Amino acid sequence: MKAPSWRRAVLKVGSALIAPDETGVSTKYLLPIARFINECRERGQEVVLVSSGSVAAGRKHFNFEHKKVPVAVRKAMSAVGQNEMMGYWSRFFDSPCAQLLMTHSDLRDRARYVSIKNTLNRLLEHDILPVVNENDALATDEMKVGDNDNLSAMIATLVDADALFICSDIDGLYDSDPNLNPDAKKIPVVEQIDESIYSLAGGSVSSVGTGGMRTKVEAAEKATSHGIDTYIVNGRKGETFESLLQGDIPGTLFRRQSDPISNKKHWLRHTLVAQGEILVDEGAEKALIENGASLLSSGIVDVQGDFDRGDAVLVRSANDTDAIAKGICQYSAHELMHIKGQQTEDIAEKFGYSPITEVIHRDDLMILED
Ligand SMILES: Nc1ncnc2c1ncn2[C@@H]1O[C@H](COP(=O)(O)OP(=O)(O)O)[C@@H](O)[C@H]1O
Ligand SMILES: N[C@@H](CCC(=O)OP(=O)(O)O)C(=O)O
Repeated sequence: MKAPSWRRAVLKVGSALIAPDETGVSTKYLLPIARFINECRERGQEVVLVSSGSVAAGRKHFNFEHKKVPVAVRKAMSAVGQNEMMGYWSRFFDSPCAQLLMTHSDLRDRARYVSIKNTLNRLLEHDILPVVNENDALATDEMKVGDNDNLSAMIATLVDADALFICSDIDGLYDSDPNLNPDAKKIPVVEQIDESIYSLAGGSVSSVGTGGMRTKVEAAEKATSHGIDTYIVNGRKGETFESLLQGDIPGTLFRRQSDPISNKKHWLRHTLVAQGEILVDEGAEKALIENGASLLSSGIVDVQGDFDRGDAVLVRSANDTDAIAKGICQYSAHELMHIKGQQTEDIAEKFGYSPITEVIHRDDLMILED
């Protein structure tokens, strides 16, 4: 089976490839990766690099045991390691590299999201290799994506990539962790990501990795739902890249979904964090799911949480615990408590002004199927 062709890809490199033996950045696995990127670019394909490894690269400057490192020291490790890592990447390419450090709070703000998108597009247009990482030196836990698998999927959707390559220290997704079970079998292709796939994916057993296979499956789900073929491949093996260049599939391919969701809806579903919940009656639930309607105040039964205008909220049936939709709310929680259950005309009369008709406009609403 041949791999689908691609025009623009995001390639994510895990910490175990950057600093495999804890003595700082090593060229061992990075050189074949850089050669692969160069070859793709010569063929006219565009690549955005998401590089982990700042903490692993900076660790040697601090005298700390693994997993017991205080947060402030991890940040300091990442600040020095990021600089060293960029030095290596820059030396591997004849054309320039550009560093982009960001956090989840940058990606969930629509204006900053668009600004990052524009910067990345301009860099690609000018044949400059963007090298992205989370801004670990500054970010607090609330601001973070937390792992670069999910970050790479967010970047892949942001740049409208058609492929995402996650380069790790393992040959792909197995039916159990091969580091714990020697009889584990590799799964070459995943057509659909569901709970059965998640149940196979364990955490990381390495001292430098974050998230293990679970965050890779999460990333694959995000990317494939946006029409991006996602690969988990072994970046420790030179033959991986030869095989990719020949159009073969050396690891696991998660095939893209045929009906990708729009960029804005993807951002809404996967990037924005819901600040509260709106409970709706059966009529509103039916209108949202079956007719693709906007949410109006008349169908609202209750409001939970404390959110402002423009925040993301979950919409839930008053009779069920599962959310049915996520959307951007045009009213604050406080305002909704006053207008819930009322017809738009009655609100106008009561408050003496004409309110926004839709509480959540259908363009800002994403139905959550499962
Ligand atoms: N089902 C599975 N198939 C393959 N690897 C798995 C599985 N479950 C857990 N893993 C673990 O995930 C690890 C890769 O994730 P991680 O250590 O976070 O690497 P990276 O630094 O590349 O992100 C593997 O080395 C393996 O131990
Ligand atoms: N942003 C962190 C890496 C986070 C991460 O997801 O690491 P990894 O699991 O090795 O891809 C760093 O640069 O150290």
